Amino acid sequence: MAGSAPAEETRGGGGETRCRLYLITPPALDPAAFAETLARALDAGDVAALQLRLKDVDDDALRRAIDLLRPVAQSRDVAFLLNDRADLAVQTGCDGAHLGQSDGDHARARKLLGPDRMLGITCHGSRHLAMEAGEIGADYVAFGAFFPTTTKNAEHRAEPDLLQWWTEMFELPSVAIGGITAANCAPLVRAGADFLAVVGAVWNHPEGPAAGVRAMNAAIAAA
Ligand SMILES: Cc1ncc(COP(=O)(O)OP(=O)(O)O)c(N)n1
Ligand SMILES: Cc1ncsc1CCOP(=O)(O)O
Ligand SMILES: [Mg+2]
Repeated sequence: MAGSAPAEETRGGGGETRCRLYLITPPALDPAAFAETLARALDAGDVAALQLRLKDVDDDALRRAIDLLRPVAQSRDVAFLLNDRADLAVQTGCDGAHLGQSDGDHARARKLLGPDRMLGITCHGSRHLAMEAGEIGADYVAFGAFFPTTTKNAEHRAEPDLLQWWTEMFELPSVAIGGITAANCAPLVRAGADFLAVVGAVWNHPEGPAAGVRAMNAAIAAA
């Protein structure tokens, strides 16, 4: 997702889709300490994007986290997206924003972000929401949760055949999210997911985040 053309970047020479890892930060972090952890994780293998996802923090704390973490990602050609806040993403030089269905007016966010910043939209398990997201100019649609997760109280579920349908119907990249691990991701890769978004599989990996990135990339390659 580094750069501005995720669709082209994920297409291999033979028209095959190359699935890539999309990391989301842990729900709570100390930005200065986490910058080191993040650098080691991003240096461990291919990561297309990092989403900063911090809930219940004020704008000053968010800005501080962005200032410390954005350069770590961007200096490695990893797109840096902000959860929930298109306005702050623009003000702070993020590469884009990820918005859910309750995170404001998507068309307005699209305008605010302009053509050079990415907009990702949560579509749960819904074809209809995904087509709406495509119509307002989203850069990717996110489907999930595919598996049980303890990271978020995920009220919606999605099945791999949704990814397959989407991939066959549309060029717009899809992101799969929710409880994804190296052990369970193969059906999502085979169904055509362009990106796998993960939290726990990397940050809670028993051998540490770098091992988590390596394990996810190995599983994607083997799928
Ligand atoms: C890549 C990606 N997909 C889905 C989500 C979930 O977004 P949302 O529904 O707005 O829920 P919160 O993340 O805000 O709790 C996501 N963040 N990233
Ligand atoms: C943010 C979000 N949206 C749907 S599931 C989820 C959490 C993903 O985290 P994990 O990869 O640990 O299940
Ligand atoms: Mg949200």
